[in-house]
Order: sequence, then C-alpha cells, then structure tokens
Amino acid sequence: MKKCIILNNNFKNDFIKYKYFKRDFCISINKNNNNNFNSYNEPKVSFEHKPSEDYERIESMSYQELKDTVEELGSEVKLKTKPTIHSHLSFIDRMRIGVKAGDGGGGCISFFRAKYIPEGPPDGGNGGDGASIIIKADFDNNNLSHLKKNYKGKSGQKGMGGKKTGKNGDNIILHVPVGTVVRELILKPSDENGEQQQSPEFESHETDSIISKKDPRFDPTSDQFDPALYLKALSAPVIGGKINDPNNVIDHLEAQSVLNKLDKNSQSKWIENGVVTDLSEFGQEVVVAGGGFGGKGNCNFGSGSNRSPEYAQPGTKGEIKRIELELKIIADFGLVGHPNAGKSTLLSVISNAIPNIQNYAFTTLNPYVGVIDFSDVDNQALKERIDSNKVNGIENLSKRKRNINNSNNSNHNVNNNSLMNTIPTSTIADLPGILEGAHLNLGLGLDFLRHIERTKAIVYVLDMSNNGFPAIWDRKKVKVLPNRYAYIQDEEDLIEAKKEIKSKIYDEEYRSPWKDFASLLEELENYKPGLTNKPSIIIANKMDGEYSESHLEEFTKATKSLFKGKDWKIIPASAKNNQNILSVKKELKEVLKRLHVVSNLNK
Ligand SMILES: Nc1nc2c(ncn2[C@@H]2O[C@H](COP(=O)(O)OP(=O)(O)OP(=O)(O)O)[C@@H](O)[C@H]2O)c(=O)[nH]1
Ligand SMILES: [Mg+2]
Repeated sequence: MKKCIILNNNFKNDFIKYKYFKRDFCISINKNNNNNFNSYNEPKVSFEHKPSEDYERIESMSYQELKDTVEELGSEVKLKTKPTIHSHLSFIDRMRIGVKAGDGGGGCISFFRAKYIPEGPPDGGNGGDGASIIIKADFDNNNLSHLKKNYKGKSGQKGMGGKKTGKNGDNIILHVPVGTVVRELILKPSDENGEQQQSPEFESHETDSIISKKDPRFDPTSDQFDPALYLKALSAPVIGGKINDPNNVIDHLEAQSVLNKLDKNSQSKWIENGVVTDLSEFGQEVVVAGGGFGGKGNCNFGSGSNRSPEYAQPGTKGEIKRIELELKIIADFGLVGHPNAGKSTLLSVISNAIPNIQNYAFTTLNPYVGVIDFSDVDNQALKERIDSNKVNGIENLSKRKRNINNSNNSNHNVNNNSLMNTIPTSTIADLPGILEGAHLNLGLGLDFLRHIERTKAIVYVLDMSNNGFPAIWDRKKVKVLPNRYAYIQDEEDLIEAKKEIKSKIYDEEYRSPWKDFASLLEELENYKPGLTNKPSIIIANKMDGEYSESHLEEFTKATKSLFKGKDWKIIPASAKNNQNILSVKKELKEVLKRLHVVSNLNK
C-alpha cells in the first residue's frame, strides 16, 4: 500500500514532506483559519502527488473527493498532526510576509445648509489617512514565530460634512527583535521556458515621467504591464510624488490582482530589490508600507470663480509590499564561558580559526567566527558502520541495507542521515569571556551579551580543572571579590557592581564549575530573560587537570535537576590536548540537525 500523509499548509517544504515523512504522496489542506487539524469535516484540500518530478495540484477538492482520490491511489485517508518538536527549538529566524497599508479616505463633497441659508459654502471635510505598516525592533525574544504571514492596515475614514475630517487608520506595528534585517522583495517574472528574466534596468528618477506619460509598463490592463518594474516603482523615491499619487494613472487594485495571479501560478519568484533596513537599535522602526493619504474635501476648493465646487479628492492607495525579515545571526554557535576557560583554544581545534590564546583573562575582545568542517564526523560515522558490519558479518549488512531500501515509513535512521548530510559545515563564534556583573556592563559586559543573542545555539565552556582565573587586565582593575576583578568605568559603576555582587551568595574561598555555570546562566538571564532557552551544549573543558574528573562528577550531580526536560549534553574534553574533540563536533552537528528541521518546517 502506498503511504500518504495529510498535512496542513504549514508544511510548505517538499523536502520535509517527502523525505522527512517518507511518504509516496502527500495532501495538504488549505486551512480555513482553523488550527485544530482534526476538526475538519469538509475541508477544502489541495492535492499534491510527487513521487516523480510531476507535480499536480488540484484546488478546492471536497473531503469525499479527496478520500476517493486517495483510495484510488491505493491508500487511505488519515489525518496526521504536526510532529512535536521541543518547544525551545522552535524559533524562526527568517520569514516573508505580505503587507498592505490602508487606503486614504476620500474627501467629502458637502455644503453648509441652514434654514435661511439655502446655498451655503462648501463644508466637505478631508478623508483620514490609511494605516501604515511599521516594523519596530523592540520585541523581547530572539524569534519571529509570533508574526503572521499577512498584515492589512485599516483605511482612513471618509471626510464628513461640517468640515469634519475622517479618522486615520491606526498604524499596525510589528514588533521584532533587535538585529532583524528587513528586506523589500519584488517579483521576478519567469519567461516561457521557466528561466528567470533579468529585471529591467530601472532608474528611480525616470519614474515620475514614465507614470505621468501613461507608460504601458505600469498599466495593469496592458500586455506590456511589467510587475517587477511596477513593484520597484512603488517603493522608489520619486521626484514630485510617489507612484500612488492620485494624479497618476495606475489602477492599483487591478495591478495587485495581476500580481496575485502571477504569484499563484508559481512560475514567478520573489527577489530582493536592494532596499534593506538593519534594525540594530532598540526602538528603531521602519515604515514598510505607507498608508494612503486622505483626500481633501470640497471645503478646500472653494474660490472666487467657483464658490460651490462639486468635487473632492479621492484618497490615495496604501502601499502593497512583500517583505523578508531575517534575524542577523552572527554564527550558528556562540562560545560562552568565563575568561580563560579555554574557549579560544576549543575554537582553534574544532574550526579553521586561528584565534589569540593567552593564559590571561580577556584575551578575546571581539567575536571571532570560525567555520567547522564536519567531514571528520561523517568519516567516523562511516568507519563505525563499516567496523560494526565487520563484527556482525557481511550478511547482516546486506539485510540491513535491504530493510532500509524497502522501508517507506519514517525510518529515523535514514532520515537523520539524510538530514545530517545536508549540513557539511557550520559557524562558531568565539566570544569574549563573561564574568559576574556583565549585565551591568562589567568586563566586556553588554557588548558581549549582545553577541550571544546573535547565535542560534550556545556552547558553554567550563574550566573543570578549577584553577581559578588570574584576572590580569591592562585596564583599570578593581577587586570585587577575592580573586575577582571587574572593569569599572566610574564610581557609579563600582557602587552598583559591589551591591550586585555582594547580594549573591558566592563561596568566596572556593570556585567550582557548578558555580561558574550558574553564574553564566544568571548573567545571561539577567541580561535577557529567556536567553538561556536556546539549544545548548556544555563542554567540560580542561579534563586533563588533576581534579577534573571529580569536579565533573560533582557538576553532573549538581546539574541533574536543572537539566530535566532539556536536551543539554555535557561533553568532557581537553581542548589543549585535543581530547574528545570529535564527540564535541558530533554533538554540535546533532544540535544543528534539530535546528535545521525546525527551520525547514517554518519556512
Ligand atoms: N590544561 C588545559 N589548559 C587549557 C585547555 N584549554 C585551554 N587551556 C589553556 O587555558 C588558557 C586560556 O585559554 P583561552 O583559549 O585563551 O581561553 P579563553 O576562554 O578564550 O579566554 P578569554 O579569551 O580571555 O575569555 C590558555 O593558556 C590555554 O592553553 C585544556 O583543555 N587543558
Ligand atoms: Mg579567548
């Protein structure tokens, strides 16, 4: 029997549909704003059948028709819900949304009337402005999953008699994390052969004249209508007004319907038009679609020659855009640890980077990104397989091979391997060391913490040899605890730091990896609650130390309850002696693999 799966429209990615679920064909249901998957009685469905390159899509099929079709294909209809994925992994770092700003309200044509004034002056008020769509960097979580696919702004209210102005549409503000890059997209139409055409050359200063001359490339009813040029012109800075000025000739609704059709037949593709905004400051915002202007009411047009103007301005159309949002991630992984824990040394053995390594704190002052090559992990996996086959005998191997080939269900081993093979390399950032009070801007403080936000996962590096770190800095040293120093810029910093650090319960005589780890988590959480929810790995470094084994034992015990429900692994290693580095890389790849699945599911 052929395997079939029914998914809701969230599963846009064919790779996931066919490879992850290992089905012969799959059916996706058009959701009617109803998230409860099992509650469909008569769902509208579209049908996709893709064992080969042929791709069939039937829109609006009834449930019965769907069942018949599926049964004809030799399967049965089964509703399947989304696979559960660890909640802290499900963050979206890139998404595309459609935005339509509200139209401006039309001006009003009205005349003042009273008992003894039958022909009063014009008193039609102005229309209100349409709502703009604004993207603002003030969201508290490093995630875009809270956003919808489309936003539509309210139109401005029409003007009213008595010179009353219509209400403006309330702007829609989309809250995104600091570090989000906003890109405008334009449609790149395909030619007959499916090849992408080059966008026509477009000079912004041309636009004004083109539009006013009724250029057919901007006319949606003309054969020469050029969607790419049209979309570009919508956002181009134009001398003497924008494309959506009331004086131009474009029928925007008609144009949008042409664009929608192009979008639907999926021969077209959205590409960047080069308008990029990097929202790198808290509170920074950008208007991605400007609301239409309200039209002027006839009270504005009365003049000596025409005291009773019977006309008013219509409102202008709100802009329509497609936007791509992306979190600016500096690397897949960020190395987090106290100064001197061995972060840079670890980076140097797992990646191609050649960082500065010194036996004093704050050697690393800026993030340094290295590329990890996973080919040795893959080679080892292959070698292990060959070795185990040698042990089990060649017969076993062929049996297993056959099993894998025959199985059409979601065999996890097969899936995992195919996913892993799609991740040949990854990036890792060496970050400056962190110490207590970093969230108060001690040490390299806030600058450093900001970088952690820009990595997808965290690699904690702990010094298991527990030698304590000699805080030798070339900056102004201030002793805040025995053996501990902090970088203080002024008196105020110092008072704050002392207060903060004293309020914590630290055993001043004795440092332990557990306390180190707890203070790292605390700093991260103090800076931004939820920051430690990122996928994480703990590297117990300096395992070549005399007491490292017992410290690791203590650490594992102490963290047991904390790690409940989290899939954080503790990997013992010695970066300096290149011990167990392959296991570290293996685990990094495991984390990436999980991130990869989630990111594919959310595209
Ligand atoms: N014994 C031992 N020493 C190590 C190990 N890994 C690193 N070290 C040493 O620890 C010292 C600090 O290493 P770094 O890699 O510079 O430490 P870091 O965490 O990058 O320090 P900052 O950049 O100052 O935050 C160096 O002298 C390293 O040689 C290890 O596994 N075992
Ligand atoms: Mg370093």
